[in-house]
Amino acid sequence: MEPGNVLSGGASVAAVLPAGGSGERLGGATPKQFCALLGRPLISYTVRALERINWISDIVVAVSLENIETMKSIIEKYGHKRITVVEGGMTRHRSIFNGLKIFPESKLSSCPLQKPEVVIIHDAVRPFVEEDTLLKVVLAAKEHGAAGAIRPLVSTVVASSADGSLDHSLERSRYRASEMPQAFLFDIIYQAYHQCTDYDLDYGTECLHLALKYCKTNAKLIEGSPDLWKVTYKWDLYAAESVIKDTLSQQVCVTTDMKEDAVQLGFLLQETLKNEVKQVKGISVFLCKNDSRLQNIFLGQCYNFICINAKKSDIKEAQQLVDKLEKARISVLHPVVLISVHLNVSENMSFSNGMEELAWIKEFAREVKKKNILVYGLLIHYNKDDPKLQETINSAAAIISALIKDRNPELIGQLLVA
Ligand SMILES: Nc1ccn([C@@H]2O[C@H](COP(=O)(O)OP(=O)(O)OP(=O)(O)O)[C@@H](O)[C@H]2O)c(=O)n1
Ligand SMILES: O=C(CO)[C@H](O)[C@H](O)COP(=O)(O)O
Repeated sequence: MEPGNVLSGGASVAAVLPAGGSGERLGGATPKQFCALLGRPLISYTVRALERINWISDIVVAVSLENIETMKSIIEKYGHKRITVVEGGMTRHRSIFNGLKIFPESKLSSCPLQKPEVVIIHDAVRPFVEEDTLLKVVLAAKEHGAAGAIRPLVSTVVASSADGSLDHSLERSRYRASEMPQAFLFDIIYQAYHQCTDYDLDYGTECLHLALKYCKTNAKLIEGSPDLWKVTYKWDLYAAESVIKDTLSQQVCVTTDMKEDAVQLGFLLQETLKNEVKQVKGISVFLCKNDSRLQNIFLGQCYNFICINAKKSDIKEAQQLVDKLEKARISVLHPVVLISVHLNVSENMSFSNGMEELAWIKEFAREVKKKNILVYGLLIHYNKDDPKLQETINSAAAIISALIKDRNPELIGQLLVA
């Protein structure tokens, strides 16, 4: 979407992400913005949330001096675009101010960045911000000079007296928690930061307050969604990882080889999976054909693939899918789950024989793990006349659903039996 389409008059918009903190409340040696969620640093998720919006022209990230190289390697590894890294400050306000100062005041400057009309300020540790919220705060900032997301208070705010006893409490329904993102006309917040005191810069926690105090700008407050919360404590990291896993497990693509049994099983599995996983998008494709359909599935952000093979010893289908996933660069940002389903059609074959034929899965899984693709094997006893067939399919669907929801890298290469 072009800026002009969403913002009347085509306002230019840039973003500053303060990421220079040390994460004391979370504890641990790594600042929380660099902690891994499914193997990828938290800050990369936040950067991606803004970078995918094409009406945001530049994203400035303020990190402490010792983390500048780390940040640059994250940008390189995950292919982030339109990012400028600057040195953060001793406090959040000082980091934000450093980020704002990178935009040149004069158009004649040789700096490749252009001073934007509106600047978004968003904490690097709030990874789930949506385009809709960003647009609302930007439009409100354009109209009112400043705007910020708010949320209802979870707990009542109280003030204590010097001896630690209750002095007074606030009426909870009248107050809101100030969250991020916030947006400002650039000149307003820039002026506010220039005019504010060292005390503000060292102890202040609220950018909207600076705009009010120094530029007489009453910010417009916008109701935000619950997922705007700030990762602060250790359990917030677990919660954030769960949110990501939940999002990634929404869609499944079922691929089959051309054999009749595989196609029939594919259909049954798709139907049953719809009961197991919220919003399963069951799509059956033959890997050797329908390339454009598969491309659309990749574009639709599908991160789970079930590859059904009639033959047990056949690696071809799974390898073909891995090649296509790699070509489409699907697994750069998120681990992809690939479940290689094999049909056991013979009543007489012994269990150990079946296992031997499938020994390749372990080796294959180890190899493609390097590409951030998690391969698991699933053996399904398939006889279309078996009265217990639906029971077997239910069990297969439950295993598939557990694998894609958990995305456990330790279980790759294991062969499960439905
Ligand atoms: N000197 C600082 C301090 C904080 N921040 C950033 O401001 C955001 C919100 O701050 P907070 O959650 O308080 O982060 P920390 O200061 O790292 O956490 P803590 O207060 O627990 O130490 C974070 O993205 C943090 O990296 C910053 O850019 N520069
Ligand atoms: O919510 C916010 C905006 O008002 C800030 O994220 C918050 O104030 C940051 O403060 P701190 O660094 O002290 O956690």
